Amino acid sequence: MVQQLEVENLTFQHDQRLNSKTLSNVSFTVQKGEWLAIIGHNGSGKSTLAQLLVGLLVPENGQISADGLIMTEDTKWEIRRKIGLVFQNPENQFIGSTVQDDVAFGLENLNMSYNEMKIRVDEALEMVNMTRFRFHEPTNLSGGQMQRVAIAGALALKPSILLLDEAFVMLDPLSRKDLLETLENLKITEDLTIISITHDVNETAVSDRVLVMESGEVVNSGSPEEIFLAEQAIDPPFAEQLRRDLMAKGRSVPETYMTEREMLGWLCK
Ligand SMILES: Nc1ncnc2c1ncn2[C@@H]1O[C@H](COP(=O)(O)OP(=O)(O)OP(=O)(O)O)[C@@H](O)[C@H]1O
Repeated sequence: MVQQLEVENLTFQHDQRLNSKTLSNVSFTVQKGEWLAIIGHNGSGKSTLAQLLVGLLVPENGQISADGLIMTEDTKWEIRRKIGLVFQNPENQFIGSTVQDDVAFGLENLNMSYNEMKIRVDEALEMVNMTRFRFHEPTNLSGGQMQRVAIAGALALKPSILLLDEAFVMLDPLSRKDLLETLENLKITEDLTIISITHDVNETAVSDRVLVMESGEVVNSGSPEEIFLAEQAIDPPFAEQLRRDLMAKGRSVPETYMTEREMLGWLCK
């Protein structure tokens, strides 16, 4: 397996007057093509971690490397190009007057030919199913469509990693579900590595591995199944909750954790 991101003993403090660190000795790795979900209560340090990963903040201690490149003042721009960051408010990220201008924006500083740029924009719009909106004004789109365009803008830069910081929080449940399916497909077809910072159980459930943060530390990590079983404070996804409810009612249900697909298959049988 190829190690795409390596975070070692990351320590950071926003406010030097405070005794406790915002992040203490955070370490983890992400493999190529893996989907890592980072969860934790408000204020546990998830967004601070995201800002460190793209070099917007500088750690007090510790090291970040992406594709084997260690983050320093000199390499941070190169690393930032490897990590496509999408935030929660897509409308704050729009610059272009049409969807395609917006997706092309990040490419304009890369000294790329018009043809290459056009190919990248076409591919990125196709990946998020937004080709038919290419001449629309981004601000007239729905929340889900805006977030798709923001993701296309990040994908056009061909990042090694897509980093989503609460990127679905403003979306309605249907748009969330649609976009999650799109990302699940892209992970497979493009071997895309995804890191998603989230409070959403469904987003957590589709990941390969979950990191749980508390007061600036990583306190647990494991498969979604392990984490939903171990962390009682976290509500499990719908299918697993249904399995537990049926079991509590004395129904004969499978004894192991079930994903939505597994539950559907079992119910159909
Ligand atoms: N710019 C800042 N200056 C000072 N303190 C900050 C700053 N940004 C965040 N903090 C503090 O650092 C801690 C971690 O915040 P952070 O936003 O990283 O947590 P989070 O897990 O992303 O929370 P949420 O889920 O609410 O987004 C919090 O106590 C927060 O108040």
